[in-house]
Amino acid sequence: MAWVLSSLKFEVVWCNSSFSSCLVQNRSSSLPSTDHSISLNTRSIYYKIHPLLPLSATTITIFIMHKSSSDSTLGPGGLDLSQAFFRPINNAAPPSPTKRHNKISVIGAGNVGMAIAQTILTQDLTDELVLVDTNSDKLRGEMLDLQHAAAFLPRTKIHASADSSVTAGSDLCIVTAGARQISGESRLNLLQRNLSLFRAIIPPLVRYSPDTTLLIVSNPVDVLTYVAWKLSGFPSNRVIGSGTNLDSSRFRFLIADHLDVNAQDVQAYIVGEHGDSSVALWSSISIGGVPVLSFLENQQIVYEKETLENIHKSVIDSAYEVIKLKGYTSWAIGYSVANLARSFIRNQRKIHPVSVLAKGFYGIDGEVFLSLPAMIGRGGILGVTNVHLNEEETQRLRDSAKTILEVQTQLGI
Ligand SMILES: NC(=O)C1=CN([C@@H]2O[C@H](COP(=O)(O)OP(=O)(O)OC[C@H]3O[C@@H](n4cnc5c(N)ncnc54)[C@H](O)[C@@H]3O)[C@@H](O)[C@H]2O)C=CC1
Ligand SMILES: CC(=O)C(=O)O
Repeated sequence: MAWVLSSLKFEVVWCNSSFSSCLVQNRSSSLPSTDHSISLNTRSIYYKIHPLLPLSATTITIFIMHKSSSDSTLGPGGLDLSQAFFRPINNAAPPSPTKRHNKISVIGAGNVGMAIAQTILTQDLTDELVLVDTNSDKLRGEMLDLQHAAAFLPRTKIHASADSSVTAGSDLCIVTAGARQISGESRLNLLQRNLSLFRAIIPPLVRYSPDTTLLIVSNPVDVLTYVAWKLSGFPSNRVIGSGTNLDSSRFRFLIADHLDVNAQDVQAYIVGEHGDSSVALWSSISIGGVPVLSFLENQQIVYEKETLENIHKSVIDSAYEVIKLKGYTSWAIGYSVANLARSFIRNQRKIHPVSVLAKGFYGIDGEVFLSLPAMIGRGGILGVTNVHLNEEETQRLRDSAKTILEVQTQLGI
């Protein structure tokens, strides 16, 4: 498989105000058949310009090292088969500059990163999917394995590299890299190991994609979301932790199972820490629009508080149980994070319990990230829902904030 250095001349036709996305017109007579950044279907292409390129010039030259992931794309003597196979349409107009080209990067191609990547692919959420990991062999293996499913998936350009420059121009960077719990270990225990990784991971992501939104998954997710916020210097709406989106799905599953209804008809939130101090919001649970606790009380149906506590305890124990049985959790977090990515990329304005900067909400006054039901769209966190918490829930939420803050103060960030 040969590496080829090509120089391509492009004329800049249009750029957005931050120069993170530009429409450029190809001026070369032939294009290489594959590369890592350029779509080759037409002679006018979108190219996410590297922030360091000389953008003042109206003509730019891009040097690219390109190689084919399969040997068959280059014809004899470097003939561009894709150009030969299709006859170009006369006077074709370039694509509309208002059309968006989405790029999502997943940092960490372990169990969690790959579950997220494959769910994103099957749900057709992005034009480009980038994987980054320090384990180059595993990374290339994972990339090829996904690329080989191309005939069964929506078309997505998949790249992988140990070098984070491959993430340049990402709309969303999902960070899953890091140590995971062994059986019985708490998430907070992972902090020191994952903190040093974050110091290496976050600054290059920010440098290569200054307009990106960071979605943190690595544990302990609330503290590491705070760390990512501090290291990135981003506004807090562009730093999100996957938080209790997963716990809330586990909660909804258990309630739905208990009552034999569809989990999608159960509206129920777990808030606070993604971990042992999480808080179940029983007072606002509804099923098919019926508020559960007030319905039971109005009908004078007796329920035991212990039953509710046991369901919440099962939510907290879920990860420990799965880790004890299979060593790690992956599928549910994969769907959970892909669901968040969909709300972001497709500007769904959907409400998810995710880790946000909680200062000022429910009497929390420290700089702490924890989960609250929040609206997610293209601008990241668009707002926090004004859910009513009863006194006990409010107190538990403040206690959860205190638990996270105590860990955070040891960081010295
Ligand atoms: N927030 C949540 O709800 C959940 C969070 N997690 C967390 O996700 C993290 C990953 O878990 P798994 O995927 O099971 O672990 P894993 O061990 O399978 O994968 C971690 C990957 O990170 C890579 N990595 C290490 N340093 C890196 C660096 N500097 N740059 C890029 N990649 C690097 C490793 O090579 C490895 O492939 C853990 O912290 C785990 O606790 C897991 C499940 C749910
Ligand atoms: C590992 C983890 O955080 C979870 O599955 O909830």
